Amino acid sequence: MSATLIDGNALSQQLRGEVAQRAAALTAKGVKPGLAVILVGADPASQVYVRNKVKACQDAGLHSVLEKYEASLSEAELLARIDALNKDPSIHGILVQLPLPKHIDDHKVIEAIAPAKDVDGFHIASAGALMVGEVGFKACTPYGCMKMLESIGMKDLRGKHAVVIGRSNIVGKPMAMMLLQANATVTICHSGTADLAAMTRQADIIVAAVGKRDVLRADMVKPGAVVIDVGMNRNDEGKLCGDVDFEGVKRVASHITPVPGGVGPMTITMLLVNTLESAERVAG
Ligand SMILES: Nc1nc2c(c(=O)[nH]1)N[C@@H](CN(C=O)c1ccc(C(=O)N[C@@H](CCC(=O)O)C(=O)O)cc1)CN2
Repeated sequence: MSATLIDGNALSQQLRGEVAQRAAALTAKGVKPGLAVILVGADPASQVYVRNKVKACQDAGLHSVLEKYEASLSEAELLARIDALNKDPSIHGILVQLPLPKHIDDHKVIEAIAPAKDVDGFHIASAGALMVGEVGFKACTPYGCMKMLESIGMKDLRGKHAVVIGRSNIVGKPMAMMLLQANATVTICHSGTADLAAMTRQADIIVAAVGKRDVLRADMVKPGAVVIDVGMNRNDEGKLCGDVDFEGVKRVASHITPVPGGVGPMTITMLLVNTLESAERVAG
């Protein structure tokens, strides 16, 4: 038996269509949702991601501005740009592409974004809102994972055990919080976990978000579990792959997300959703 694929491209297409309809309705009322994307430096992967974000905005009828700066941009100059965008009424979302050059403190930069425009959901205010279940922006990658679970009928996760592998501030921790809010019983595993396989074998849902190939293999998965792969790595042939041994795990899991074509496109889709919702909040 082989697991059913959760297709991030197909789900994105559907959700982006819904965003486009809502954006058109809002634009007709005089508020065109606007996203500012800031790229500092010339990291090739980041260049692709920001291009894709701007294109996705255009396709969905959102206004977007791409600001590209040399890697030598100072932290003070970047903070000044964010301050100006915070005050710009045509911009409802501000995104600073990560990673930033080493001389810039990304924590300081994220905290400079007005929480009302923090469509990446990385600000402490957004993380805090998620923690206590208040209105705020959800980090796009885990938000996309939740939508993928929803797409296979897993919205209320009462009685389910979810294991998240990875504890980053932008994926692992918010992922665990979103699963908890959907009523799952949640375990977070990380480099200090004594027996990862013992944990994952108990899971109904496994989210792998470490950034290391083959972190999850078939013998670590309970038959019928749902596996979400957030990883983005290159194999020995230079081919894109996730954190999961896809060929092995797909024989055991009931559902699995591919890389590419899984969580990646959903990250961009949820950015559009957050930007639209930011504009809708402004319009009232
Ligand atoms: N400010 C942010 N920076 C970063 C984020 C983020 O959410 N906000 N996440 C990642 C990169 N990222 C978005 O920015 C991202 C990564 C991958 C994809 C994607 O669609 N991947 C494709 C494959 C693309 C390829 O061929 O290289 C896929 O999985 O199908 C989208 C967004 C770090 N920085």
